[in-house]
Amino acid sequence: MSGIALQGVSVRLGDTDVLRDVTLSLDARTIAVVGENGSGKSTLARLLSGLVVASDGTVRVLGLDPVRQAAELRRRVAVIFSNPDAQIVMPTVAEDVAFSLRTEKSPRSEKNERVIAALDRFGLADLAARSSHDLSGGQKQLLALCGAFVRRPDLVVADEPTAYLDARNARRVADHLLADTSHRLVLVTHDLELAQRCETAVLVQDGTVTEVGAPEQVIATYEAGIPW
Ligand SMILES: Nc1ncnc2c1ncn2[C@@H]1O[C@H](COP(=O)(O)OP(=O)(O)OP(=O)(O)O)[C@@H](O)[C@H]1O
Repeated sequence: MSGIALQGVSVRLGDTDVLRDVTLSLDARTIAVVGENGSGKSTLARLLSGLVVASDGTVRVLGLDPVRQAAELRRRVAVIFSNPDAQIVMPTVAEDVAFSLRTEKSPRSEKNERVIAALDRFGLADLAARSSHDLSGGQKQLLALCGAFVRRPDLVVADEPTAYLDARNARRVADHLLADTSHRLVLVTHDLELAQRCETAVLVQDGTVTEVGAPEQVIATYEAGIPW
């Protein structure tokens, strides 16, 4: 399965080139994206998820063209954002996870089994009947992960998924994302310790990718450029 290939990609939003001339070929299973505020990391994550479209260049994610094969991309790529409230759509925890399977054609009994297994895996089984909006922030983010993983994605794009979480929940979310070898991961993060746990890192500076490589090397370059 091929990973991510960008050739001369720019993304123009309004009258700004938010990403400029990005060329990347990534085949690692876990990829951290680091860089300063406003450098373009979230835009890169949204590009890979098909949520923004390149104004120039060629994009392939898992070998797919995000524009011409948008439905297939949506089926195979799950997206997780930092704000768990924005990701909850259904009134109860179990219904919210089941909602992620609404477009799948498998039998209802199989879907129910998958929902139960996913709730169990993320420690949410006891909360299945609870109002999803009454969960704590950490529980909500685990619910968002549960909804993403129940679909068995080939790629998870996570944009600062631990930003609002306390240390324990941040660790739980990170462990789930990194430990599951059934999918690839693109992880946008300001947590450089977490970035170190990925196989490869990408440095985004001022709208373009300036370095790709081993996380310790990329982070060293990033930190050397910060005027502390
Ligand atoms: N819809 C938009 N229209 C115009 N400019 C935008 C739009 N969305 C983002 N930008 C600009 O693009 C730049 C990159 O934004 P982006 O959110 O990708 O950065 P980031 O690296 O994820 O930042 P942070 O670390 O603060 O989340 C910023 O200057 C932002 O203001």
